[in-house]
Amino acid sequence: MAYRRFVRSLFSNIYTPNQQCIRLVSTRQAHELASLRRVSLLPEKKRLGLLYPFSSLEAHLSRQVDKSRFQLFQPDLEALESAERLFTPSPKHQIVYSSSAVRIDHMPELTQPEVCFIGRSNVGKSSLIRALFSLASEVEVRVSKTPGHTKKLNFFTVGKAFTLVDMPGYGYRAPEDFVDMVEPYLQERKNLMRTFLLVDGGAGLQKFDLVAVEMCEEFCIPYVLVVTKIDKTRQGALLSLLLQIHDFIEDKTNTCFPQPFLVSYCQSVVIGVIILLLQPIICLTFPTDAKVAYAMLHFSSLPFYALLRHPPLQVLHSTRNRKPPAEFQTHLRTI
Ligand SMILES: Nc1nc2c(ncn2[C@@H]2O[C@H](COP(=O)(O)OP(=O)(O)OP(=O)(O)O)[C@@H](O)[C@H]2O)c(=O)[nH]1
Ligand SMILES: [Mg+2]
Repeated sequence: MAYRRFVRSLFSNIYTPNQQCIRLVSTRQAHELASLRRVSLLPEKKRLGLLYPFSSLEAHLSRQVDKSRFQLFQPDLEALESAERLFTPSPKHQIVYSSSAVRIDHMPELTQPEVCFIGRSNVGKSSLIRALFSLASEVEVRVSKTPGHTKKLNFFTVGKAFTLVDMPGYGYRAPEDFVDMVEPYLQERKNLMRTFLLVDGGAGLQKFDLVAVEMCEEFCIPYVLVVTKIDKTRQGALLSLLLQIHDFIEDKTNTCFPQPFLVSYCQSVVIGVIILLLQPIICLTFPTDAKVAYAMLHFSSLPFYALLRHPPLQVLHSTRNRKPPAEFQTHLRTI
C-alpha cells in the first residue's frame, strides 16, 4: 500500500542510538485520589467534578449546537467500583509486568485478551497505564518527559482477565524499527481485542495520528480514540477538539468507536473511565445477542459526553468485526 511506504518514510531515522540519555521519572506514586473509595469520601461537588468532568464542558457549548447529538452518561459508583476491582491486585488476581519484545516472534503467546495503547511519542501512553495500575503499586511503568522513551512492546498481565500492552510512540524520536515492530503486531496479533489510540489534547489530531488511524482501519481493528492531558487543555479548546474528532470519526472511520474519551493521568476519572471501558472486552466476547446488548449498554455507561449518533447495536456492528477465538469464550465465561 502507498500509505505503508508513507508510514515508513515518516518513521524512519527518527531515533538515533547516540541520542542523549533519557532521564527517567519512574518513581511510583499513586495519585491520592486513585481509588474510588477515596473519591467517594469527597464533598459532593468535588466528587462529581472528578467522576464526571465532562458535564462542565457543556457550559462552553454554543447555543447553536444541537445538543441532542450528545448523551451524558453517568455510571453509578457501584458500576465504577466493579470496574475498579479488575485493577485491584490480590494473591489470586496478580497484576504484573510480564515481558518486553521488539519482534512479533519474540512476543509472548498468550491466550487471554489483549489491549494495546498506541499514539505519538510523549502523548501519555505509559502514564495512562501507570494510572490504571495505581492500586498495584509494585508494578513499575516507566514514563519520561523525553519523547521516545518506550522502545519496546511491554506486556503487563492483569490476572487472568487480560494483558495490557504499552507500545513505543510514533513520530518524534520513535524507535528506528517502529513500523517493523508495531505493524505486524496490530495486523497479526490474534488476541488483540481493543486498541486505544491516544491523541494529545493540546495538539489535536496530527498527521502521524492520521497514519495510525489509517493503519487501524486497514487492519479492521476495533479502536477507541482517547484524548490525553486534558488537565493542560483549556475547556473551550477541548470542546472544539471533541467536536472535530466526533466529525472525523463519523466521516473518516469505520472501525473506530464513535465516542472519544478524555483522560488525564492526575484525575481519578482515568480509573473510572478506562477501566469501565476495558470491562466490555470481557463481556463482548460472549457470543449471544443478549450479552452483546448488555455489554454495549455497559460500554456506553461512561462519565463523559458520548459524542454518539448511532444507537448502540448499530455501533456494535460497525466496530466489532473481529470475533475472539473460540478458546477465549470458554475461558472468559469463568471470569
Ligand atoms: N499534565 C499532564 N501530563 C501528562 C499526562 N500524561 C502524561 N503526561 C506527561 O507527558 C510526558 C510523557 O508521558 P509518557 O507517559 O512517558 O508518554 P508516552 O506516550 O509513553 O511516551 P513514549 O514512551 O515516548 O512514546 C511525561 O512527562 C508525563 O508526565 C497528563 O494527563 N497530564
Ligand atoms: Mg511510553
